[in-house]
Amino acid sequence: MGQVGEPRPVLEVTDARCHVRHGDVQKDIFAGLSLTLYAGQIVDLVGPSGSGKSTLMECMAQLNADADATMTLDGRSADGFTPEQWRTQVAYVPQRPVLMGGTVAEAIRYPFTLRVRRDSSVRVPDDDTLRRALDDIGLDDVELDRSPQDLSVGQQARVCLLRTLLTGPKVLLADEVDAGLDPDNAMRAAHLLKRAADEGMAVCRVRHREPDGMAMRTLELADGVLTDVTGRAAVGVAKTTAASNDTDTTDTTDTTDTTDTEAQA
Ligand SMILES: Nc1ncnc2c1ncn2[C@@H]1O[C@H](COP(=O)(O)OP(=O)(O)OP(=O)(O)O)[C@@H](O)[C@H]1O
Repeated sequence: MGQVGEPRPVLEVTDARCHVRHGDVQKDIFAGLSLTLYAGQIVDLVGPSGSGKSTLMECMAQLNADADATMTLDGRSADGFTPEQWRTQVAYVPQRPVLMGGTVAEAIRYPFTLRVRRDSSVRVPDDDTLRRALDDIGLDDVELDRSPQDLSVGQQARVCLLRTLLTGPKVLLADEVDAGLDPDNAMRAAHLLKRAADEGMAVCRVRHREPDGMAMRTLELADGVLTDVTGRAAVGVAKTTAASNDTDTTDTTDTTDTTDTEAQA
């Protein structure tokens, strides 16, 4: 599905905030952040280590007890979902994922066994589907009956990404899923996400690698401020930080392939 006409907002986040306590001291990781993720778009979230990128993703997936935000999904308030229901649609793939089950096939099918998915219209993938999906992502040497614990970290990361994609969420939050991969396999993972976006998923990636041309927008989180830096390096001039701290832009110009936002973060 290409981008025809106005992009459709899927996840709208306003006033995202996270406060943590270190002993007696309360610290704001971030506060008052706003962003919108659109159907069919990949957005990259970049920024210095420790700036709060993973925490912001956890906040969007309602996974962090110290974080909160006002959110809507396809126009419906998050208040109308249980956290479990929310996470079937706003899925987070963490940096260090865990694969449950005795075999790779069981690990990928595990989410389908959860009570919250019992009424889901998404079908449990059969062996042929799993085989094709694994081959697609460069895991043709990984047998379905292999123990997931025997896989390398990079292989586990790709299996986790696949597992989540097969559940068909509306929003996928991928936290450095290509961090442990060589360039070829990082590109395979990127293509997998691009295909999901082309089919209408809203994808947000935390990345520390060079831009790979897949993202339509790049947001930078630094010093508690979220800034749209799409195309910044491409034009050779750093944009000034948005005073409103609101990155809800609908700029669909695909310039990220030449943008090295990481170098400027
Ligand atoms: N539960 C917590 N208690 C205290 N501090 C926390 C907690 N969770 C996160 N932090 C702090 O919040 C900050 C942001 O962490 P986060 O992992 O979100 O950063 P990041 O931008 O994703 O970093 P990286 O790029 O290295 O993965 C860090 O300083 C971290 O130590």
